[in-house]
Amino acid sequence: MTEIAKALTVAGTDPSGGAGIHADLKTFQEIGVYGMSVITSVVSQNTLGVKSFVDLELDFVESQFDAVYEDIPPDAVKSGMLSNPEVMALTARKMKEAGVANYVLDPVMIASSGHALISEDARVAVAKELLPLATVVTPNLPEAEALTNKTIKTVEDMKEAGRVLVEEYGANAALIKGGHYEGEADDFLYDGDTFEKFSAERFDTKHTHGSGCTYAAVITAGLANGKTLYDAVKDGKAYITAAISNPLNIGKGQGPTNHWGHRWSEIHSKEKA
Ligand SMILES: Nc1ncnc2c1ncn2[C@@H]1O[C@H](COP(=O)(O)OP(=O)(O)OP(=O)(O)O)[C@@H](O)[C@H]1O
Ligand SMILES: Cc1ncc(COP(=O)(O)O)c(N)n1
Repeated sequence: MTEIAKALTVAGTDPSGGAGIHADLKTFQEIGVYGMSVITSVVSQNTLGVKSFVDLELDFVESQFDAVYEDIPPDAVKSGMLSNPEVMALTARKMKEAGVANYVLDPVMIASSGHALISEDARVAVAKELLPLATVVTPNLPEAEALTNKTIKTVEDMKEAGRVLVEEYGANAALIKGGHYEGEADDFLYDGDTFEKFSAERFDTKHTHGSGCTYAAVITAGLANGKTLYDAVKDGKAYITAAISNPLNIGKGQGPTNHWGHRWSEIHSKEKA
């Protein structure tokens, strides 16, 4: 019988299907990993922005964790939108109880539309509770600035943020994403030892809603499949670049990335046949 790797996402929802839980499950499926979810917040949002969100009660979030773990323990876990310090502390406790070995921490703070998805005091909780548990933390530039309290203007600043997240806050590794930078779309992975650069051409598109979620989901799926962190990030970068460079052009605002992007030409050649 085929053994299939299993991955869990702990995050908020996106009814328009581009970010959060929806992006993660689509991505797990594309990579061939069995996807599961613990929903922390139900968010009313679309490609135009976030309207509002409701945080689920902590007991209920915990019950979802328990439902997953008593039945199908995942090989890797990703967390995205954890909107308050209490749900962060709960997630940290559940990770420790389960002895999670592969944990991708996407420190979601502000949606690309500009809406805050976590409270101010939650930033401190990310640093204190979650970073020491992370196999890798994947901040974009504003998140890296918020976590480290340092302004990031240069590549050297990006690297310094990676150093702080690993050496001062205790993450095993940090991937500082350059989507909000200028020039090429370059990301830097620091593992406490060396920096690796993952580079791609920057495409002129507004359709990047959920790109951070999708990228981190590929990394999670890779770790679930037993890949090294370097290889999981390399696959993630290739997948997100294909998802951004083959836009679906849907939605009235900042559209979703294309989760089939990595096999878009295959899909179209089948359509033509
Ligand atoms: N226009 C673009 N062209 C190519 N790659 C891009 C572009 N924008 C972002 N990326 C890449 O997409 C990935 C996600 O990066 P980004 O820094 O935008 O994360 P994020 O802000 O968390 O994403 P989001 O908030 O949109 O979900 C990174 O690998 C980044 O380099
Ligand atoms: C539930 C949830 N999680 C994460 C994001 C960030 O994605 P983006 O910055 O592309 O809006 C989001 N909008 N919604």
